[in-house]
Amino acid sequence: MVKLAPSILSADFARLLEDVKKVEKAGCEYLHIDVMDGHFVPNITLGPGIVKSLRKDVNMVFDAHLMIENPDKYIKEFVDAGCDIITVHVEACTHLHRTIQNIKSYGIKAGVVLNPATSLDTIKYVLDDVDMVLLMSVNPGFGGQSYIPCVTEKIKELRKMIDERGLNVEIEVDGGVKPSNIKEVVDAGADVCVAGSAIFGHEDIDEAVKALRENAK
Ligand SMILES: O=C(CO)[C@@H](O)[C@H](O)COP(=O)(O)O
Ligand SMILES: [Co+2]
Repeated sequence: MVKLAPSILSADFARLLEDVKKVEKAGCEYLHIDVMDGHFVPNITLGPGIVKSLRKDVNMVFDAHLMIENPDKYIKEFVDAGCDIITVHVEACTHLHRTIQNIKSYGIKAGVVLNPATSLDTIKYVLDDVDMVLLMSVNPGFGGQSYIPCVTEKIKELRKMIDERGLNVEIEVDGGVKPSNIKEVVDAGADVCVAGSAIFGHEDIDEAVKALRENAK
């Protein structure tokens, strides 16, 4: 069964814990935490302080998606805040292998993220070292954008690369995932689907999660 990772970018920040408790109660496995610095992407969101506060009351897997320049500078802070998985953009890392080792040195899971236009060739030599590959299906920076259709083929290619090497690497897909396209994403090979507006954009979060789960089958 596909894992769901609600993106808190689309939650009500004034009622953040309340919203997060709703997705936890609805059975969502990961909490997707979009960290933006206003440099790597044209938007600013949240830092480790908020993650640390949520950690006290939430038992989901904390999946931090760092959309920041120079991520090495902040990895320890996000680890100390309680993240279970940290993913970094290949486009933001000059020494990608070193950054992956840095994350793993804290005993948590490490992942790499690829923008829609970034080739899978860029992760050929680090695939054996990561726990997750996050494929962006929108250009990063904002929630509520439309899924870019050519990413489906990219998911299939990545699934093939992982299976051919016999690796235990999760594929996460992020951006524009809705009940109308989640089956296409899962059938292509995704293990984890991020959903921001498709979950937090709804009055009834239980119903929104149910719709994603039912349409994924
Ligand atoms: O990382 C990002 C955007 O940069 C995502 O995690 C979005 O926040 C997902 O939101 P939806 O596209 O599902 O509304
Ligand atoms: Co994200």
